[in-house]
Amino acid sequence: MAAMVRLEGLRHSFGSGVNRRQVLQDISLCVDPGEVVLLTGPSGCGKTTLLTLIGALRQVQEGSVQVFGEELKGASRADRLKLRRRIGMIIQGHNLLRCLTAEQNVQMGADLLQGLSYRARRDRSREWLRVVGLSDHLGKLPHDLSGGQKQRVSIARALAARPQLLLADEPTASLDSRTGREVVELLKGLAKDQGCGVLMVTHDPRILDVADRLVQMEDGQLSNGAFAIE
Ligand SMILES: Nc1ncnc2c1ncn2[C@@H]1O[C@H](COP(=O)(O)OP(=O)(O)OP(=O)(O)O)[C@@H](O)[C@H]1O
Repeated sequence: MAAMVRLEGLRHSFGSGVNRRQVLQDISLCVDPGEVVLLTGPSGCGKTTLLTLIGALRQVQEGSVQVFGEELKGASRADRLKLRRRIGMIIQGHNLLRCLTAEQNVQMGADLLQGLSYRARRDRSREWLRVVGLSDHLGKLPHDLSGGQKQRVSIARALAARPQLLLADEPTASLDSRTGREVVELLKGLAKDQGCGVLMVTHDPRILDVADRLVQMEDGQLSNGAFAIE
């Protein structure tokens, strides 16, 4: 089975000259189709940087990042854009468009699907908003939603695009424990039913049991403590 994500000898730094700081050092990691991998580690150790590199949001500086078998190092902007259409990202700060309603934000995800009518894409958006418990908030702007509700809109938007790979940065951060549990069960279902690979950064000890594999990061390195959940 080909890995969805394959990282080898990945390094990344920010800044230049005396201000240059290496934040990822020699990272190697695979995520298989249908696998849920949880990435934990102290604040500032490089988890978000790693997710954004896999999500083709940053240029790879050193080492290899393969997603769906395609090498991202040296990939053109157009190729990275094409790849991003197959990747769902739930990022911190929600990244919702402020002038669009919850429904319209989710529809942006559904719009990435080819061959669906407007009505089918709208129904799909509404269905995902229902799944995340926001049926009563379709017409609200992000400004009128709580942090947890915005998080759920962002999750619905990522899932509406039927991603083959899902990268989630602290998806349960602003959710109560019940909603947080529902959301991770949803992501796990996506992995198991659709063979989607899921890589999730989390500090939330309540959700560690959904992982097929836990990976720990410290100071830009994956520790040998990466282990499989029985
Ligand atoms: N654009 C940037 N320019 C300079 N330094 C950056 C940039 N982005 C991140 N960093 C630094 O890189 C290091 C790793 O940051 P990153 O956000 O990847 O960590 P993290 O493990 O996700 O942290 P947290 O759990 O707090 O979100 C931090 O020291 C951060 O300050």
